[in-house]
Amino acid sequence: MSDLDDGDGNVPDNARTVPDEAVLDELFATIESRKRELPEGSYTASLFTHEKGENAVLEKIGEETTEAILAAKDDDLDELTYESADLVYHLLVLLSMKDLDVDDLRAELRDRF
Ligand SMILES: N=c1c2ncn([C@@H]3O[C@H](COP(=O)(O)OP(=O)(O)OP(=O)(O)O)[C@@H](O)[C@H]3O)c2ncn1[C@@H]1O[C@H](COP(=O)(O)O)[C@@H](O)[C@H]1O
Repeated sequence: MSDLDDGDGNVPDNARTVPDEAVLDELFATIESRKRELPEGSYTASLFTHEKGENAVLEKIGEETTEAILAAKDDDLDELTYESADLVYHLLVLLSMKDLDVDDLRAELRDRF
């Protein structure tokens, strides 16, 4: 659980209080909270309840990957950063859908040091 999680899975909306090194953990905690609570109007919740099932997020990952590649080919660094953020967010949603988490990702990356 993140330091800012109140124990009930509630994460503060004001992410400016989150230190840079905790951003991925906070984002993942928000995704997990949306998965549990399924609040109305939440884009994340809509991915968990989509009629296409996991294909909805898989398609998004494909789209965002293509957009990141095109931005890289254009040397558009702002766009590359923006599309990379979209990609990472959707990847984290996919991990959550599969009951994996950001610690699994961290452990896999650490094993490669
Ligand atoms: N990091 C993200 C994030 N990154 C991308 N997205 C959404 O992912 C979608 C990306 O789709 P596209 O790029 O295809 O853009 P689009 O607006 O759908 O347009 P089209 O391409 O369909 O025409 C957009 O709807 C973005 O809003 C995100 N939605 C949510 N988050 C995080 O999740 C938190 C909770 O969000 P909700 O679940 O909406 O409450 C937010 O506070 C953010 O921290």
